[in-house]
Amino acid sequence: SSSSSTRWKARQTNDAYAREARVAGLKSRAAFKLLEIHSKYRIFRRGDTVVDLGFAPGSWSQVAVSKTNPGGRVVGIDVIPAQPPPGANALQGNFLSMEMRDRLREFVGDQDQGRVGTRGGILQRQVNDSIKQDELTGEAETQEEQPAANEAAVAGVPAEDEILERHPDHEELAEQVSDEENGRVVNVVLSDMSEPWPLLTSTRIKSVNIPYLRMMNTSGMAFRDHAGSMDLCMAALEFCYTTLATNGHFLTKFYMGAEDQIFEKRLRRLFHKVHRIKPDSSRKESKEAYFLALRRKVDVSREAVLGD
Ligand SMILES: C[S@@+](CC[C@H](N)C(=O)[O-])C[C@H]1O[C@@H](n2cnc3c(N)ncnc32)[C@H](O)[C@@H]1O
Repeated sequence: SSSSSTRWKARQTNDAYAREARVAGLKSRAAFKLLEIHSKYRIFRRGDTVVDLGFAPGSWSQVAVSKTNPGGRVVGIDVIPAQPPPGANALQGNFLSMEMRDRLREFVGDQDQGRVGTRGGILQRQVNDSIKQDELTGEAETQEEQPAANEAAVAGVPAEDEILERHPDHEELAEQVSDEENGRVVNVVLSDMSEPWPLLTSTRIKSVNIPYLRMMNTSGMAFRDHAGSMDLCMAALEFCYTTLATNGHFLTKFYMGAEDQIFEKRLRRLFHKVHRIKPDSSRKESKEAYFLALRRKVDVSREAVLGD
């Protein structure tokens, strides 16, 4: 049928993205979604602090490192154990737990923690007492030995040479002070989190798993994906409310469904501009899309953004 041939073509396009990702030295084709979005909206600047929620296997972090260095820092979190790419740091845990979010807030709250390739090329990294060394799987140590690795974090991804150094004016300096005093130290929050599919790891009972997996790919599971994704989005928005600096940005994946407009309204209260994005590199047939929320406002109450 024509729809199956459309699907076939879409898959071919996606395969081309996968090939291109391998050629560019990126960990997965997911990177192209982010590169596409960045080339249009310029979400990263040098020196930015970026938090990458659900970072594994790490291609978004790779892009973030390449776009924010020198002087930037990238901190990822994932529920599965995964090594962050060079120049990035990682915590392992479930972001839905408030305790984990607090740990992450604490980590980014210390401006020197996890930062590599500062302007003088000096590494500054201190591990806070409350976060044990073994929970940080960051590659900062390797960076210290090989400072040149910063520039080459993502082979094939052009450096951000065209972006000029910024000189903040008085108003911006005042904003910066107020942001830092209030723990708003993150410039960009990324979330590519999606609900893990629980039975994927068990291959024991094939007769149960195969129909189950088939069902996962039908619209019958769309509600489950959507509801789970709204929970993840809300947790990410709560994190944005407490940690994003004035004019910071938030990019989040979501699965389309009944509640996404309510979530979009919350975003509109906290950010000046909100876009709904379906990147070319995302599978056409999926219900997956992204919200890009630009320029965080500060004079908004927590209740207005996160309340019922
Ligand atoms: C689509 S992948 C992310 C791909 C990544 N952006 C990249 O470019 O490599 C989604 C990730 O979100 C993680 N994840 C899902 N729910 C999570 C949660 N509650 N807390 C932390 N990580 C979560 C999954 O373990 C998975 O690794």
